[in-house]
Amino acid sequence: MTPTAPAPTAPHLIDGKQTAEDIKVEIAAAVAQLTATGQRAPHLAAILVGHDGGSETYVRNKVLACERVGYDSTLLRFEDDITEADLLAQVAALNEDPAIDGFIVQLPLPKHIDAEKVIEAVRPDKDVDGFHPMNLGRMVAGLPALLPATPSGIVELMARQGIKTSGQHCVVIGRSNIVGTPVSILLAKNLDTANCTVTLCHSRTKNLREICRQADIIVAAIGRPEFVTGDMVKPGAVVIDVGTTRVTDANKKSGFTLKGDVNFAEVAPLASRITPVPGGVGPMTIAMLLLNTLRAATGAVYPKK
Ligand SMILES: Nc1nc(=O)c2c([nH]1)NC[C@@H]1CN(c3ccc(C(=O)N[C@@H](CCC(=O)O)C(=O)O)cc3)C=[N+]21
Ligand SMILES: [Mg+2]
Repeated sequence: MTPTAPAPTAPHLIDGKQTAEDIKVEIAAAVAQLTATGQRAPHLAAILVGHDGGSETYVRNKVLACERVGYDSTLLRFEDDITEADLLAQVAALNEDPAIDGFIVQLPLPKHIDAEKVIEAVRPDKDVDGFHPMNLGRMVAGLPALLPATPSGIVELMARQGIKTSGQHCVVIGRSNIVGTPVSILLAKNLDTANCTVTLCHSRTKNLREICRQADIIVAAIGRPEFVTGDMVKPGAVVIDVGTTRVTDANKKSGFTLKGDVNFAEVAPLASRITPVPGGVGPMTIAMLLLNTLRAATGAVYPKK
C-alpha cells in the first residue's frame, strides 16, 4: 500500500491577509459615515528616515492601506544623516498640526538618534503606534489606550479566527518593547479575547525547548529566521509567527526571501493552526495601525484637542 500523502496544510493556515481585509472593509465603512456627516477623513502621517529596504516596503504598504480605506496620508522622508534635533522638530510640527490625527516614526532609526527620546516626543493622543510610555502604561493598567499594532493584531487575529485563548498556556518568545513584552501583557489580561496563562521567554531562558513544548499557543517574536523548530512544538499547538526577516536568496528576483521566526516546513504539520509569512501577522499590524488612526481621529481614547 502506498503511504498516505501528508494532509494539505492550507485549511489550518491562519489567514491574516484576509482578516486584515475584513477589518479594512469595516474601517472604510466608518470613514464613509464620517465623511457623509461632513467630517474630514482621518489623516495618518509617517516619518521615514533613510533607505532600509524593509522599512520602505512597510511604509509603502501603510500608505497604500490608507488609500484603500479612504484616509489621507502624508509620508515625510529624510536622509539618514538628519540630526536628532531636526527629527524632534518634525515630530513637534506633526504634534501641533491639527490636520494630522496620528503619525508614526518608522523604526529602526539611525544609531546617532535616540529612538526612545523620539518616541517620548510623540504626543500620546497621536501615537498610533502605541509606543509612548503613556499608552504602554495605560495598557498595563487596563485603561483605554492606543495599543501597539502588532500585539493587538495578534489578539484580534486569534479572536476572529475562533482560536480559544481563555485558560490556554501561551509561550511568547522574545521580549522587545514593540512585540514580545506588550503581547505578553495583553494576552494575560482578563478580556474575552485573552485570558491566557503567559510565559515570556528570551535569550537567557533555560530549557526553552521544554517550556515551548508545554505551550498551547506559541508566539514567536525573536527576529531570528526559522528559530522555532519541530522539536519545540507540542502536536496540536497554535503557532503565531511574528518574524519577517529578509534573507538573501539569489533565486528570487527581489534578491531575498521573507523568513518567519518559525521553521514552517517542520512546524506546520504539527500545529493545529499556524500563521504563514507573508500573509499572517504582518497585514494585521497594518490593519490595527489604521484602526488606531480611526480611534485617534474620532477621539475614542483621548478627547480631540
Ligand atoms: N514605528 C514602527 N511601527 C511599526 O509598526 C513597525 C516599525 N516601526 N518598524 C518595523 C516593524 C515591522 N512592521 C511590519 C509591518 C507590516 C509588515 C507586513 O505587511 N508584512 C507583509 C509582507 C511585506 C513584505 O513583502 O515585505 C506580510 O507579512 O505579509 C511586516 C512588518 C512594522 N513595524
Ligand atoms: Mg538608536
